Amino acid sequence: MTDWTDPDALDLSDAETFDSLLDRAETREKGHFFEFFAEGDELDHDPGLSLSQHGSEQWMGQTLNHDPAYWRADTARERGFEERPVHPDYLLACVMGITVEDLSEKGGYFLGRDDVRFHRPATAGTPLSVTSTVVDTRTSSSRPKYGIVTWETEGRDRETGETLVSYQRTNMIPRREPAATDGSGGAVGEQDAGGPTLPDTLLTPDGKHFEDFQTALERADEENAAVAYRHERGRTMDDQLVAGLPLATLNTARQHHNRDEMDDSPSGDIVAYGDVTRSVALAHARSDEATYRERRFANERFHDFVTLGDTIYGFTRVLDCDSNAGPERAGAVTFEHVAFNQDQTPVYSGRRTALIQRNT
Ligand SMILES: CC(C)(COP(=O)(O)OP(=O)(O)OC[C@H]1O[C@@H](n2cnc3c(N)ncnc32)[C@H](O)[C@@H]1OP(=O)(O)O)[C@@H](O)C(=O)NCCC(=O)NCCSC(=O)C[C@H](O)C(=O)O
Repeated sequence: MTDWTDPDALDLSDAETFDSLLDRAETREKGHFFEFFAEGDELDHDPGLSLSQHGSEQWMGQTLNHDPAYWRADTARERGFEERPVHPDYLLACVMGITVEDLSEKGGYFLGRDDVRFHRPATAGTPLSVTSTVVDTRTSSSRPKYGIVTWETEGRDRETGETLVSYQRTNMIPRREPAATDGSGGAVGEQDAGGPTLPDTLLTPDGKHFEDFQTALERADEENAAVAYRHERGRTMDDQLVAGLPLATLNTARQHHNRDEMDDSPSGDIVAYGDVTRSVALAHARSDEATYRERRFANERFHDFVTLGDTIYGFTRVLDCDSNAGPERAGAVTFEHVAFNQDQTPVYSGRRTALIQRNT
């Protein structure tokens, strides 16, 4: 007879006894269901992440972001940074990674993000302090097991209190109790409304500089064409990208590292972190431009799942050039970037405004 008061007595060789033990044990939960969130709630996220050079380089190397200003101190200085900064995609992923335990660890999916603003460059060694406010919660009319929550998040330098990056993000979050719906599927979200049909003629800029984008847009205007092109590189999603990079930013979302739990989810498998998919597609685009600074992102949407073995490619449309924004040596270009997989299925899209270096 097992003496259950003896701390050494757990009999793991008997599967039935252990099964029954697990059946009776309560699970100490992590993360929150949809019902936890109420509009106006403020959350302070506690994980103790500091930005690191190693983390930034690992992120950049794996996602093919090779802009030398984030790798070399002399190029960083030439480009007007006081010190070599960490890469903005890494900064954004770290700020969001810290929020996951409180906001989205329970599962569900990252649907989109708006109004991403980079307030100032951040350097390695900066400890982060991150807070979020719930700005909206609603029931999903098409998926009764989920609700849809939007948070506003701000990432700051913990020592100086200065804001580094801010954004609004929206996730599908599992409900503790499924909602009662009429099962009609509900209205299709705004992001699904069909976009413009592009003209037959698509132009590619001749080079990587601001003037190249500006000239291409002027030509497109005269010829009833659009400036839109593909990027050649692709990147296949491996373990390092799918599970390694999110975990390195303390992103505990089960979607990226718990195959067992994800087996019974809409994706049926672990999926790539949205910020990794996005960063790979942006790296493809940046490799075809002379980026000076990242400014902001809007209307970011994750359209479909990216799983292990999928390959991410990039497509870019140039929307606008503003010669007067930014310093003398750069102009602002607004792009629409699309990440798509090997079957040409779009998985991410977003509008990005970046300063692009001039030719002279
Ligand atoms: C998740 C999907 C399978 C859902 O697809 P589908 O069922 O076809 O529905 P919709 O895409 O129309 O969306 C469902 C409801 O959500 C609303 N929605 C969608 N996007 C937004 C948005 N940006 N803002 C607000 N609301 C949005 C729609 O209006 C629908 O509402 P309702 O009609 O009332 O139900 C599919 O979208 C999909 O596969 N997306 C990809 C998801 C993904 O892979 N994301 C990245 C990986 S997960 C991740 O990164 C987690 C991260 O670590 C984290 O913690 O957040």
